[in-house]
Amino acid sequence: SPPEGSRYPPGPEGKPLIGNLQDLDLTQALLASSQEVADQYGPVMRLTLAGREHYVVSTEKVANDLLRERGSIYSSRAQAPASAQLLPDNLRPVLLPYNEIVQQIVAVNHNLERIASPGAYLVDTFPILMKLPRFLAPFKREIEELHRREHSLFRGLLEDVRERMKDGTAPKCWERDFLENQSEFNLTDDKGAYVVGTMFEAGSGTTSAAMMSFVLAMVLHPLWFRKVQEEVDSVCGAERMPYLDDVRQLPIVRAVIKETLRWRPVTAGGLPHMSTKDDVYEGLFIPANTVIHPNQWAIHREPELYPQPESYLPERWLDSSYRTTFKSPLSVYPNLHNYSNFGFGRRICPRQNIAERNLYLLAARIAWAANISKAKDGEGNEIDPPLNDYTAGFNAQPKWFPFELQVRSQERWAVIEEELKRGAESEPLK
Ligand code: HEM
Repeated sequence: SPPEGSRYPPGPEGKPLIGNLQDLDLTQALLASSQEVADQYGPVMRLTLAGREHYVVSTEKVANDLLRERGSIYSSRAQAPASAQLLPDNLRPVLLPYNEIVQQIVAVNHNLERIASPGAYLVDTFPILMKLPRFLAPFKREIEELHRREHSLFRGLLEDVRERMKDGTAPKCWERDFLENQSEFNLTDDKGAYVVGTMFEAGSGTTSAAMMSFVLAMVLHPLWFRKVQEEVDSVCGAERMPYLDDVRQLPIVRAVIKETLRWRPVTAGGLPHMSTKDDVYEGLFIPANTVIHPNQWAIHREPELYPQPESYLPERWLDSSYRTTFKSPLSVYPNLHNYSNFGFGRRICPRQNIAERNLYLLAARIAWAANISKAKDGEGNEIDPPLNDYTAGFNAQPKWFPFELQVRSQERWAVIEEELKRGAESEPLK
């Protein structure tokens, strides 16, 4: 119980045994309810789920104060049996507690990935179910089969590069880097295969979710898409595609991406950290082993930081009248550094630079190559895509919606084909 002078944060009353299981929309990862949660309970809300403390943090300040400033005790991960133990057989780095192994892994490449949706398996809420024998626990058989598949995928990739290293055809890549320095990293083949293999899980789902939200934003805000096109055209012309070197000169592209991530954060319910020691923060008691959910949906809607939070306003990053968000010079800002979108403290996304560059380049190239607009129905009426019909799970992305995508000219099409050919022939990391 709380030490003298401290108290538990407020939260909804739970039920015996299951606690607040019914209050937390597990599959939606708080997406739908997060703002109401913040309004009703303030910056820290307490839930208990089957005996475990879960605190939902809804302001950037509290998230940074705890997860970054007190990172020494808020950098672990809850060990959900289904997703952390059964599926990866304790090999998946993103789910490991903060300890030596994680530090070794961070040394290899800082890669990792997203985990399965919270609550997808009852055993994650009631770990006691792990004690059931296999024949009574269909979830064990199901997840073990998934583990076999992902293990053989990741090991297959590693072995493929190992073989190609023998005849000197392995390209420069993370697998090769791992194999060349394996003894230094002190990781087994399996661990190395997971470190590298999970990298593309972490990078692909998140990036594609962000890009789908970008397309949605551009369909809904055609004026901004036109501004992006004008900016890209003024820098690159019609003869060549945008490259990374152009990004400095593309503040509108950067602002549109940053606002997309603010408006529709990819990890809307946040990737939870777990505390490892009792703590008191501003009079609130936070026992060891509390799971802290940074509620990014709410964090990105704090009206003091983001006036008119529901509106899609890239100008808040470009116009000096937006005092809480604008920064100059525009050759550097806006950018995605120190942005809560990528998490907090020691577990912050270690590859945010890759993510950032990918997103700018993808947005600039889509705008350079194509026109995006609302789709039309059989009678020629424009179809409005839903504003907020998003998938469940950690990576929030819009569900399928119709839109038009048309190449801007034959000249640009020819450049795309040329780039495609060059890309297929060249080494990706050169
Ligand atoms: C739009 C793109 C991306 C977003 C929004 C994103 C977001 C995040 C977030 C919120 C976390 C959790 C941070 C925390 O616990 O505080 C995270 C962790 C991680 N991300 Fe990213 N990420 C993106 C792209 C990538 C890419 C491209 C890679 C790799 C190539 C990557 C690799 C990782 C890894 C390895 C972790 C786990 C770090 C750890 O647990 O210590 N991410 N990311």
